[in-house]
Parts: sequence; C-alpha cells; structure tokens
Amino acid sequence: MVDHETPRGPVDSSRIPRYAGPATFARLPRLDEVGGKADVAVVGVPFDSGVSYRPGARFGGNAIREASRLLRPYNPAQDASPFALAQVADGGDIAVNPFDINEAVETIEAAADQLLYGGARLMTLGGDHTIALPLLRAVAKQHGPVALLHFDAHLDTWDTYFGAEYTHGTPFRRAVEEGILDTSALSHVGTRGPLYGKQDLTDDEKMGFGIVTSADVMRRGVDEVADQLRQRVGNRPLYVSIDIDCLDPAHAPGTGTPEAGGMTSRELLEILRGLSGCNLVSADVVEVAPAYDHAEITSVAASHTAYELVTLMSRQIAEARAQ
Ligand SMILES: N=C(N)NCCCC(=O)O
Ligand SMILES: [Zn+2]
Ligand SMILES: [Zn+2]
Repeated sequence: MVDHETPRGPVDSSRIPRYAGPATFARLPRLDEVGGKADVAVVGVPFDSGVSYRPGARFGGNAIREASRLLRPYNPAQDASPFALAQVADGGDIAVNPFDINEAVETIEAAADQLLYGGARLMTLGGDHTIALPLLRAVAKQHGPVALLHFDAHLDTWDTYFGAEYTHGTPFRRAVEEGILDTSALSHVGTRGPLYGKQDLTDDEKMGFGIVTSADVMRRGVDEVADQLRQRVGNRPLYVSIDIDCLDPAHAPGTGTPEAGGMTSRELLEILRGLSGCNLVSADVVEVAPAYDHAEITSVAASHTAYELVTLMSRQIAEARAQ
C-alpha cells in the first residue's frame, strides 16, 4: 500500500454534480494529485491501429471515463468500498503512435513497466485487443508467467493478418510463444461465432486454452462457471482481459467485431464477482468503440466491468495488508 493513511477518493457527488468537470475514472483523483503513486492505476490506452474490421476503440477509454461518472463509492455486490480500501487513481492516457504498431506496442510496454513498478496494479481502459500483449509482457516481468482469463467472443489466438504479427486477433498466440502466460491456467470465456476453420480450435487447445462458450454460461450458470475458473486459476498471479464484445451486441453494440449470441452484462459482472479471492494483478477492458454505441450502453457496461475488477484488486490489497 502506498503511504496514504487514508486513500484519496472520488469527488463528492453530493457537493459537486457528477456531470461537472473533466472526467477521470469514477471521478477519482489523477495520479499526479496523489504524488504519482497508487495501489491501482487506471489508465487509458487510445490505440486501435490493430483492428481487422471497424475502428474506433482509440476513443474507448474516454467514453468509459465519461460513463463512469455515475459509479458510486460502495459496491454492495462485493460488500466493499474499493476507493477506501486502496489508493486508486487515474493515470491519464498512454500516448502511442497510431501509425506504427511496433512502436506503439513498445511504448505501451514501457509505460506499463513504469506504472507497475513497486507492485502497483493496472486497470487499463480502451484500445483494441492488440494492447493486451505489451501489457502482459510488463505484468510477466513483475510476476513471471501469469494465469489468464480472457473474456471475448473471439479466440484472439490467430497467427497473422495480412502478414502482421501484432493485431487485435493475435495477442494471445504471441503471448504463449513468448512464454509470458502460465499455460496450465488459461481460459477463454464467452467464446462464440463463426471461425476460419476447425483448426482454429485445435491450435487454441494446443496452446493450453480452455473454452467456456457463451452457451456454456447460459446452460451452466454463472456460479458454476466462476467456480470452475477460480479452480483453474488457483492462487497464481492472474490477468483478466475483457474484450467488451464478449457481451451480446444488445449489451455492447459499440464495438468493432460484434457477434450475436453473447453474454448479458449481468452474467459478466456476476462471473467477475465470483473471482473473489483470486490474485488479480492487472486487467484490461478493450474494444469499446463509442462511434457504434447508443445511449452509452457499451461504455456503461465497460465502466461497471472495470469497477468490479478494481474492487477485486482493492479487496486483495486490503487483505494482503491485513495479514
Ligand atoms: N475483437 C477482437 N479482439 N478480435 C476479433 C478478430 C476478428 C476476426 O479475426 O475476424
Ligand atoms: Zn473480440
Ligand atoms: Zn478480442
């Protein structure tokens, strides 16, 4: 825990209307307002040069921040006040080159290295799924190979697109090749939709991934799924990557590669709450493309998703401190 006796929390919405002023995540202080140090740094990654279909996820981080103005400080579903248990702060955006994917990947990794230094946890907002690779590289430098729960309609373990290795459909194959994932504890959740061929599934299985499809979630229910995921992960350091297209387009229309038949936002939030006790070291929420959104449906879902993840991290931090 950073040495703030009492963490500095969000702006008080009973004194300053929640729609006033610039948006930080959940109206939390900026990182520079808490001395540049936080237990959990929430950071935007405005990058979408790795997409294979609709662009726009570069605007996701700020859309999530805007939608997060309505979050409140107590989370009843986890019986916790995440911003009082640990210092959570908004670290702004990682400025990345939109014209050079290789350089962008390096910049994200270097920025994440700095933010994670000293044991902090990262909650990134926005960007396309390409960014998970440099984030995982940085996390693995701190913790060794990590367990991964990957919520997504897609596998994102494909090899290349148009010869490009770093894209939003390939981060997890690269991560397995680089040895930065603990291949005994990998799972996709929410998988569905047409593939290029059956081989996609055999390749994915060889890499070590288990699959919980969106239909599995519907048939087996959230509690059983969360139990299974918790068991698979155990006490390994865990990274959770959430592609908002894991949700049905009815729950997340604002995304680049939508697929019918997805989870509800209620199911996603409940599965995340069921991961309580896992050692969640960092997480991302990616693929929010506000241009395709309506009435902030997608960014509201994404803001609540990040809120559950931050709550899991804050509770972990508080528990570790108490021991
Ligand atoms: N949305 C993400 N991350 N990946 C989608 C890849 C879709 C495709 O190969 O058509
Ligand atoms: Zn996806
Ligand atoms: Zn994805």
